[in-house]
Amino acid sequence: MTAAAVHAEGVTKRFGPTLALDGVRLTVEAGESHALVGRNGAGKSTLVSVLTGLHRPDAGRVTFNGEPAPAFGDTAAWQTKIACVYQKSMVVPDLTVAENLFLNRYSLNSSDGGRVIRWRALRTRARELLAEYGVEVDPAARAKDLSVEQRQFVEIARALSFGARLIVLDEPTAQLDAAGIDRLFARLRELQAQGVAFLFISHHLQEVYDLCSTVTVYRDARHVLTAPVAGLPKGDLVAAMTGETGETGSGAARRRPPGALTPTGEPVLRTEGLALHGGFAPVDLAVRPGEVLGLAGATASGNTALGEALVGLRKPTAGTITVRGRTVRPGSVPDALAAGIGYVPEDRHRQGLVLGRSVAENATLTVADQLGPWGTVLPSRTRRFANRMIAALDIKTSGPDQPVSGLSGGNQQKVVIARALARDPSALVAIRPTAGVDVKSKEALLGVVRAVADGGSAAVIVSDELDDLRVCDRVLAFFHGQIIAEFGSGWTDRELVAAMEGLT
Ligand SMILES: Nc1ncnc2c1ncn2[C@@H]1O[C@H](COP(=O)(O)OP(=O)(O)OP(=O)(O)O)[C@@H](O)[C@H]1O
Repeated sequence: MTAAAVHAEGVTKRFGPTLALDGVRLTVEAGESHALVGRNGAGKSTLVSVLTGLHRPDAGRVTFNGEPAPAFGDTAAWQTKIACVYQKSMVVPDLTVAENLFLNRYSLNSSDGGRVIRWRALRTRARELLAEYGVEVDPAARAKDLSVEQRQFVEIARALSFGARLIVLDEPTAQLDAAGIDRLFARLRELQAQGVAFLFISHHLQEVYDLCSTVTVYRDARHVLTAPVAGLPKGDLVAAMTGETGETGSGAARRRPPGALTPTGEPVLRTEGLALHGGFAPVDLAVRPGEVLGLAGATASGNTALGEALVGLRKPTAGTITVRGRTVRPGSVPDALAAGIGYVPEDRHRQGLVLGRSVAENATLTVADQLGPWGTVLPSRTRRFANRMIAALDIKTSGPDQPVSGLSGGNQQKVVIARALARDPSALVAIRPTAGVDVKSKEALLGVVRAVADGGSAAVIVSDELDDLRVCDRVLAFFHGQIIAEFGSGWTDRELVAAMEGLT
């Protein structure tokens, strides 16, 4: 028997008062595709940090191929064991693919011991390396010009070139469309056949079933289950994650029966002839009080561009937007906010949060004017508001004063949503709001969007996730900048997916 690619046992890690890992274990066999799942804050990322040598555990033992893990701080040695392809790409955007591949390794390619970089040789080596792992990318291209998919392949090739035979994939499909996911999985299976092992972290349980042979579940910092994926009912997997038994998927987020409630009344949010050159063709939208409208579409279909135009992030080339009859200045985020549009961005890292600030401060960033007289902010009021949001959205935190940087990814996303809700928006626009959020929280967040609409506001969800779209009363499907289909409630997954792929 060959030794496990990685074996960890008794791993404990504390951050101040938070016990992030409590004596957990994990074994990934050589050439295995192993999923690690759990709710937001369960400890997955912390374990990855321990396995990749970024965090020193307080207790526990890690071995790679039966040998003890390298000494803490010996980065070069860790790189030969394991690599993590993060959601946020680690490649340097302004460098070429070749430079990124050999970052900090230039001396390998120089003729005189490391002082002169031989660019041509570097590019040739890069081309060979990419070809070896079947990655079709031009080594001379700038990293920033690559697609998400290409960047991930470059990172995987880089990791393998260090000798690592274990790769951690942290939500690798988050920004890929269906075809991209298929290509990624196909490559991963090929690499697996060559003996490369994968630790796959995802909140998309279907992907776990599609790709992995074994799954490990952590809950509240503890190991609760390791089992073969085949034959494990999805309900049991979710039960292990949540610690609850019984049916999931019920509750506020579920689709309403057809005709249960037809929103009536004057539209809250309206667009007339709204268009963005190169983004989307003219659209007339009318979202009524109580209505959740879905804008479905694959990457670059125009649905995200429209969502961003609604919130002022993009300046439309034609048309108007009104909220309760008030015209919104095109391309102005402050004016959209003032008009009553609440915005939940797709990418919390770029647009969402001030990481060094507390949960309370982040949750109230847009309502500072309501927290005290004359522009002052009263800490007690800020904390009260934050506490309400922490309870309502089930944010896992040690308290309102905890810096957001210490929250797990999914819990950070909840803070972003709290902030959008803080102003009691007339119209809420959420772009892929549940990316990185666990199954249970997903339901809660979508329930919150539903509740905002039920309170008399309008809501728009921009997404390609069927779970997000199921909450909607009406869904418009985009393809190449055009609306190609409209669905009331009662659509089937197959119909909507076909529409998003341009098949009508
Ligand atoms: N640097 C840190 N400082 C303080 N607390 C932290 C830090 N990193 C993680 N934690 C805490 O440790 C716990 C586990 O977090 P971790 O990021 O490992 O969860 P996760 O399972 O990866 O969640 P998600 O699915 O949301 O990414 C959380 O309660 C989190 O708030």
